[in-house]
Amino acid sequence: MTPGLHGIHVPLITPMTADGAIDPDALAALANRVLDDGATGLVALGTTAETATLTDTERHTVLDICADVCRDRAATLTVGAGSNDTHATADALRALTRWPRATAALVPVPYFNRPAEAGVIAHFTHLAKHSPVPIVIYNVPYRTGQTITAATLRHLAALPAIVGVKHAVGGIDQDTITLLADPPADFAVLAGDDAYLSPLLAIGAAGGILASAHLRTRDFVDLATAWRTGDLPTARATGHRLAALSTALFAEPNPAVIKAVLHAQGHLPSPAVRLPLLPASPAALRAALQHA
Ligand SMILES: O=C(O)C1=N[C@H](C(=O)O)C[C@H](O)C1
Repeated sequence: MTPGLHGIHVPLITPMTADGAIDPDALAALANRVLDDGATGLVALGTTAETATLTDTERHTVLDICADVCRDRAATLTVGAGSNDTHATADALRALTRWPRATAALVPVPYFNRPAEAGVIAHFTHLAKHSPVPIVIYNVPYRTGQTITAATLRHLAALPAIVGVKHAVGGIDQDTITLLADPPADFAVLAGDDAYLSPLLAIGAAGGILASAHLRTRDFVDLATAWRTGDLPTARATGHRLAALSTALFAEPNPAVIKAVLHAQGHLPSPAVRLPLLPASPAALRAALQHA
């Protein structure tokens, strides 16, 4: 297994000032705080970072900050990269050589153009051949419009450059059970649906990439430890508590509620998000604060 691809990884939000600029100091503080609280690593430029709305310069700033913090803290750095264009994704992966600290790239299943599963296999096979960093597949059908089977994941897991999957299929379905019943060697299954973290850990996931873990980071870490060590009473109780938190945080499009809670708790100077996202409603913030 690629070192560091276990435990809790936090896909960092991009802090923004009230007038819409990114806030590098707040990002560095947040990155250090979640690592202080036991996270194994950071994910830079995930969906949660509102990456789609960042300029190239802003993306580089975010990466520089996360790479510096991960270097100083000896933490795992996973970098979101990729699109629904295979050759453009290969270029984006090659560009990561500028950040040698990157442990892995998080690459989505190609979205919107909905290739056949053979096309998904061809896409990742091409990337595996050309990427300078190991690849974690981001399997999130509700965002991509593309489901892939356990057989396809198993096929891709056999490629040495494909080291894991961020598994976010909206539940524990038959393919998830089939995959984890006989997990591929040297391949990390990481939970990517916050509310399903606990059941996925229970059936063998190595950890998770979870925006919710900006809050109660220590409890998320304790949850992963409890499942790993077989402390079932702690695992069940903590799992249910954190699932309630995640459900409240995802009541409106991510990361609006997380930013609002971090702001309310004094960890962010502003809860600002960029269009097309809208700020969290007062009701969603109130509900989330009850669990945070
Ligand atoms: O950015 C991420 O990585 C995550 N994004 C997901 C989403 O916004 O749907 C949620 C998950 O917690 C991690």
